[in-house]
Amino acid sequence: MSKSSQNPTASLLSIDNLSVDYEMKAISLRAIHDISFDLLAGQAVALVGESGSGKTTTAMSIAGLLSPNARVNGGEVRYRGTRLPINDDAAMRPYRWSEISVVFQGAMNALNPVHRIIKQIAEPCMLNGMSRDDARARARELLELVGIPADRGASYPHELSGGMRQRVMIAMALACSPSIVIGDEPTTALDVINQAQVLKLLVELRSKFNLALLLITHDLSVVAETCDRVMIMYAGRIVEDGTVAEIFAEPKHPYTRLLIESIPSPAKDKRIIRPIPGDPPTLVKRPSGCPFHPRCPSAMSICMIEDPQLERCGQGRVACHLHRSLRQADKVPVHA
Ligand SMILES: Nc1ncnc2c1ncn2[C@@H]1O[C@H](COP(=O)(O)OP(=O)(O)OP(=O)(O)O)[C@@H](O)[C@H]1O
Repeated sequence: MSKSSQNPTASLLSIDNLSVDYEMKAISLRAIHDISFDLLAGQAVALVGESGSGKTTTAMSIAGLLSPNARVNGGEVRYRGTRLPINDDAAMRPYRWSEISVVFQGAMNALNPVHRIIKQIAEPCMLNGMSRDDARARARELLELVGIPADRGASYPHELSGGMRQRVMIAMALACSPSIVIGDEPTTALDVINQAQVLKLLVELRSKFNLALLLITHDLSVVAETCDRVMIMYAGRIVEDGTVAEIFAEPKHPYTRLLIESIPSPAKDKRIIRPIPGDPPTLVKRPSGCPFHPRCPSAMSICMIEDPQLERCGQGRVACHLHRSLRQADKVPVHA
């Protein structure tokens, strides 16, 4: 769906019909297809879906951090109306850290084990023109901001707990005062208590600095406390998009409904927690028609033939034949 129907003037980031392929030896595999959405200033949007649905590819496209074998095969990303050179690492540098930054999952892999954390937090500031002393002062300030005493800056990553390391990643992401922070599963590697604390920190920092947050997660349960809007991805496409309230109260796509039903909670009767049957498709073997149809409890014959378009619906969008036919049935007069 073209985003011309949305309000581009209010948008900080516009992703328009973005498609990305991964080049393999003999073939090219489409990882995301025709992705379109806007991120508004200060808004928190979640990208949710099972492993392999294309969340990270979408996010890394925006940050210009795609793997060397990735190819943008259509569409564009605009930041404050300017088309981002997402295929050109050097040309993306003025935007990365100072406008758009990323909190990666698994801080232990993302941090350099042989450098003290103060140096690592100061580095993006220096890359953006700060003197060494100013950058170190800023790094100390950022450590305090994320709840780590500034004198722990002398520590090496392995001397910090997992939760503290993830806070260091957040401090790095905020170093150059970006407008957009992308969190790629920022709490996945943490235990439940640290997960909750790091999410709370992200929520606080978001409102303090009016950050736009793009939160990637496979876990819908973290979304309710953190985000305004949710986009559900399946097999490289957005299949449903709506406000958090709308999606939880009245999911329209059967996949969204099943994702919600599969969230465990202490209050929930275990008998109604149902894992989604089957597996998501691989890039090599994508089913015909709607890629969710082999797992969909409501699949109809058209679902096996035709891939449904993402269409506007209420305040959101949905790509589902069932939903479309229900809406059409609604339009038929009872006594026709
Ligand atoms: N560099 C690459 N080369 C080839 N295929 C890739 C590459 N990176 C990702 N893929 C494939 O692209 C698809 C989308 O991957 P992506 O990481 O974007 O999904 P995801 O939803 O973020 O999954 P996860 O939650 O597991 O990180 C997957 O099938 C993945 O195997």
